Amino acid sequence: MFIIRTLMLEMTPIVRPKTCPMKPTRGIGQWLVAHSFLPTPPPPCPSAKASAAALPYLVVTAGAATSIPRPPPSSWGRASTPPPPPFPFFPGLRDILLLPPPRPSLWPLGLLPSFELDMASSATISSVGAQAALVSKPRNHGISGLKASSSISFELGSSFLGKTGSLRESVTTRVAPKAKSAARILPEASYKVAVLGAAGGIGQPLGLLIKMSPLVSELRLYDIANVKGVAADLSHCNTPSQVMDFTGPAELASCLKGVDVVVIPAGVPRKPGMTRDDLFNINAGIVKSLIEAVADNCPEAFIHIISNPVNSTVPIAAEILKQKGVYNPKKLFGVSTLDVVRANTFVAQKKGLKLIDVDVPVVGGHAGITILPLLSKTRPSVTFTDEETEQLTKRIQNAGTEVVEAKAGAGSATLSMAYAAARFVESSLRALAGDPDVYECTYVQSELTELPFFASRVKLGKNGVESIISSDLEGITEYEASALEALKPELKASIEKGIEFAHKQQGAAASV
Ligand SMILES: NC(=O)c1ccc[n+]([C@@H]2O[C@H](COP(=O)([O-])OP(=O)(O)OC[C@H]3O[C@@H](n4cnc5c(N)ncnc54)[C@H](O)[C@@H]3O)[C@@H](O)[C@H]2O)c1
Ligand SMILES: O=C(O)C[C@H](O)C(=O)O
Repeated sequence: MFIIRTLMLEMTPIVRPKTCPMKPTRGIGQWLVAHSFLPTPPPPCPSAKASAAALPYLVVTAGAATSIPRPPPSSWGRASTPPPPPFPFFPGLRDILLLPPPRPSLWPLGLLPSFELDMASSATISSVGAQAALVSKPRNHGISGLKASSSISFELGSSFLGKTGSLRESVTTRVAPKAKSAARILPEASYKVAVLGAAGGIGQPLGLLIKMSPLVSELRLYDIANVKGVAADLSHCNTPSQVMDFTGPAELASCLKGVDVVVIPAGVPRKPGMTRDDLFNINAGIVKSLIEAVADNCPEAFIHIISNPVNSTVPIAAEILKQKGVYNPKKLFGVSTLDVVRANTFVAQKKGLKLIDVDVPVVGGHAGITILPLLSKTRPSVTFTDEETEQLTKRIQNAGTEVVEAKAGAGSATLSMAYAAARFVESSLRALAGDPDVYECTYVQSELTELPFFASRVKLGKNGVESIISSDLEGITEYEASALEALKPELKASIEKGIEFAHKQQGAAASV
């Protein structure tokens, strides 16, 4: 195996005859890894000159139409073919172009860079090789967090999928040696991911989403109960990873040995009327015992902590790892991705923006007023009235409570949390795979403020946090600056509470 940093890929020649029902349109394109859904690449349209063997695995959707036709094996592209069922994750999209295989990190969770498909709107595509031009304009940040604008670009002149086209990838990609000459990227599923608390409300959908990643070779599911059924169920999905189940503390060490990423959603969720801090007494102990096992069995792994109160559970984990002599602050993360996901959604809704375009950094912590969306740093640049700022900030800060109340005693956010956690896992795996521009907001040990832990955008690399992005805190508005000052006492208290808990536990253990 070897790693290459830059690929120039020949576009696979695809020909779409007039009978193909799909017309390219002007709009946002999105990369989907079709092979997650399609065991074999779809065959060409009936009169296509491209051979089926040359057909790639990547589907690009363009335009805002009504459904993605799922290419059935024998009749894809025929006008007479009734529309097949839509892809599960992307109802609302129709036009499909086929391009060469993707970078492994591009998988269908919306964790994908976006780009403009800007093609001659009047072109009738009878042959993709001749009549249309497609220009991809990379955006500087997709839903996957900040992406360097140079990370994906391709520009084609007279042919958008003709032989003259090329796709330049500036991502590190694992390729099989034999694939090099064919310029075909074969995503390698080589990472082991463990989910602790895998039978829970977050754990189950998170397991499913991780099971869909083409980067994962082993998905290890651990819980104190009920995990066997979850694993049996997930194991039937025909995606690359092997699913393994582990029940109870006696099997925890085997679960953790050799894993690259450990995700921890174990613990109790809120009920209406509770704060996240009200979960401290139960969840602190759960996180402590799980982190002890992580320290003993996979101290090199990236550790993603979801269990609340994150503002305290991350400092607890740091102290336990220190006590075990294996603390690496670059690899311990409080998962605050859901705050970013929510901020992006609410801002897009409020300002009528396309969801995939919006990126709002959220800093501070993960509870109430410690969640500070920096709306002034929203990309694309957008202005807010004072009233909008106030309303959006409050909604983002209270979004967890909004879900807790709507669930009326049946728990807190699970599905959106699983989505957010899967995004963070995918970003971590991309970073581990050598993708040079992976950015996420996360709650980490930090020197950005006087607080020892602080959520902000960070650059992720093979060794974890490569750098903490300080520019988001520069030039913030007066409103944001005063909200930043206001959150510090609460965040400080939560951090100290976590540290004190870990020290007391250590003291208690020493005195036994
Ligand atoms: N960081 C965030 O943004 C965020 C978002 C949503 C929820 N959460 C938190 O995530 C946690 C889990 O939420 P949920 O809705 O999945 O709860 P849940 O009760 O549905 O699931 C929790 C799971 O953890 C398991 N568990 C309990 N003790 C364990 C232990 N010692 N080892 C392994 N597993 C254990 C339980 O058996 C259960 O399956 C809560 O603390 C919640 O507050 C955080
Ligand atoms: O609100 C909660 O208790 C769960 C989680 O922290 C969330 O933000 O949804």
